[in-house]
Amino acid sequence: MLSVAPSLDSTQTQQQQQQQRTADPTQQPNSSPQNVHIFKSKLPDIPLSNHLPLHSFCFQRLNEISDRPCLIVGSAGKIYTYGETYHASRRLAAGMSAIGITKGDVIMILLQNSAEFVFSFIAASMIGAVATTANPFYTPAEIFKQITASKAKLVITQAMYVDKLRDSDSAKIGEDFKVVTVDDPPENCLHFSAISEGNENDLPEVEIHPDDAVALPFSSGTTGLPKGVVLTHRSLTTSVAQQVDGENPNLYLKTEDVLLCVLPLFHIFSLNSVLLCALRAGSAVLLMQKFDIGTLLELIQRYRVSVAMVVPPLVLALAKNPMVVEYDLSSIRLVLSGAAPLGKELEEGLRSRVPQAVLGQGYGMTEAGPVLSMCLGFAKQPFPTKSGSCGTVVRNAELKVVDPETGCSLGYNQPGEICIRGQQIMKGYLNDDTATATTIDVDGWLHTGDVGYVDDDDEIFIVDRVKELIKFKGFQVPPAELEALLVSHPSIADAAVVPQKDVAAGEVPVAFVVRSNGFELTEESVKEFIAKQVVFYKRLHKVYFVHAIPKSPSGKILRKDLRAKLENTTTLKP
Ligand SMILES: CC(C)(COP(=O)(O)OP(=O)(O)OC[C@H]1O[C@@H](n2cnc3c(N)ncnc32)[C@H](O)[C@@H]1OP(=O)(O)O)[C@@H](O)C(=O)NCCC(=O)NCCSC(=O)/C=C/c1ccc(O)cc1
Repeated sequence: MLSVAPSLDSTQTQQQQQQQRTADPTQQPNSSPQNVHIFKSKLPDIPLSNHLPLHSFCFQRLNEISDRPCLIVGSAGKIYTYGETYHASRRLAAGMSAIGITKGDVIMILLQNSAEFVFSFIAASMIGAVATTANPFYTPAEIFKQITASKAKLVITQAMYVDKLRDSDSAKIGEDFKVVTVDDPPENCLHFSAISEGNENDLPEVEIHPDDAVALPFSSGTTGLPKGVVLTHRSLTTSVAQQVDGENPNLYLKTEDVLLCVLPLFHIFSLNSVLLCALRAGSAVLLMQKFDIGTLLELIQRYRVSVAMVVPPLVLALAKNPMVVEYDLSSIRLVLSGAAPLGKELEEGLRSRVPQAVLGQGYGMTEAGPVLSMCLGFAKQPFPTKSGSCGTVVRNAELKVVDPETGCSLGYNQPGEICIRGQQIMKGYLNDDTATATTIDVDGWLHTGDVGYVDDDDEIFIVDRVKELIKFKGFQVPPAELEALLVSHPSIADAAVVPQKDVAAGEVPVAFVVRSNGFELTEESVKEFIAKQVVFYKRLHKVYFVHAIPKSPSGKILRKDLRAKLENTTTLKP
């Protein structure tokens, strides 16, 4: 394998990496360019302002919109204008710099949706630092894996999560990283005000290259354990421009729009398609810390939310919950569902609740920057679209569909693995050459592990998955992580984890377990063993005891066989 994975101090350009990949004669493309069927957007390519650092790109129209609402903190009723958001971020950037954060350093944002989350992310960009975002519900072990891999020097969090940051030999508060809390700081931690009141005049001048990293979300990709996904200023400015820029933007957002931000900003869907797109377009963002249907409906009505980015479990709540009819949802003009497939029945259910709104899907993957395709019904001059499609490939990008066995490029209506190429995709996995080279091929195509086809109207339909990943309510559950924990149990000889379909969550993880000779082991004890070590959405929902895990001659778990067993679960006894 070639060494193409970036480290954070790398200043390599994508072009240089590309040259490195193609320099290896063993890494030849599968099909010659003339045989490749490339799908493009129906919208023309546009000039991209992707030479700008992310924060400059997002606040490019600041002078025009300085007094417009930017962040609405739902729980507190507090509103920050664009001017206030920009200057709060600059003061914070100066404060971060004053405590020693410099260009290329990583800060971890371990927060739920809040104004402080937004200020921290933008401030990091302003000083050329990199934000790695994490779910505050992670267990200490999960958080430390990310702190250690990213070498985070600062963690911004809430006091209630600080205990999770105390017990590790790999990194220690005060020695390896500092902790700032947005509320009363426990021992050894600083209060947010210690860095949020910096002097803007002291903000260091940093030269930011478009190929410098700015965000470092973690994702398991198509296989294996979670890895740092290096997203650069160029990746994110390109991705946002592909969505909201141009005379006929694919996702038309107006300054009067209010975007619902209930999906967690620590995942790239909300961070990119809600926050960054809204900032670029000058729209307002309604921040909600936690999903609760009553509060959600009340806030939509109060702030006249016009654009809602959702995942299928939220569509389920909006379509089915009886409380919905008691609220005025007439302000909603657009609903974008993503992160997991949206069934037709659910879509119809939602349509009856918000008949005035355009409903459609987007398709994203953290590594792809993240948006691959988006419903063209959201465009300023919309196109007709079909239910069940996850949109058309975004502009300024190329999409192809390949036969997973042969790698040959396929034409219209032929299902195969979806691949994407463009300046928006990740630079690579942090310090992981092998994983990078198996995900981004020698021609710069990112292989998604999703199987789908493009129909005659250029709409994309996802039909299956060749990757291992399980998606619980749109959250990633990497089977390899649970399998590693299972086999660490003294009474377990072997194990495999696969998805099982579930009405509410889409999919839930279930395990096939081989007991070690002679050991007693119950389903409950296995579930409990895992539950203690992982965040809530990675918990096992079922354990099936078997004599052996089906494997290929090379030792790969035959997941398809296990998934097939689950299709008739009545024959399986836990
Ligand atoms: C809002 C959801 C849909 C439902 O939340 P929930 O009802 O609270 O259910 P959970 O299962 O998440 O929470 C479980 C428990 O945690 C609790 N909880 C929960 N948040 C709290 C709290 N802030 N405080 C305290 N307790 C709490 C919650 O109450 C609950 O407790 P309990 O009732 O006792 O089980 C939540 O699952 C959710 O945010 N899912 C989406 C995850 C997500 O953003 N994934 C994106 C990955 S990236 C990607 O795929 C990109 C795609 C993409 C596609 C298109 C694009 O354009 C761009 C990108």
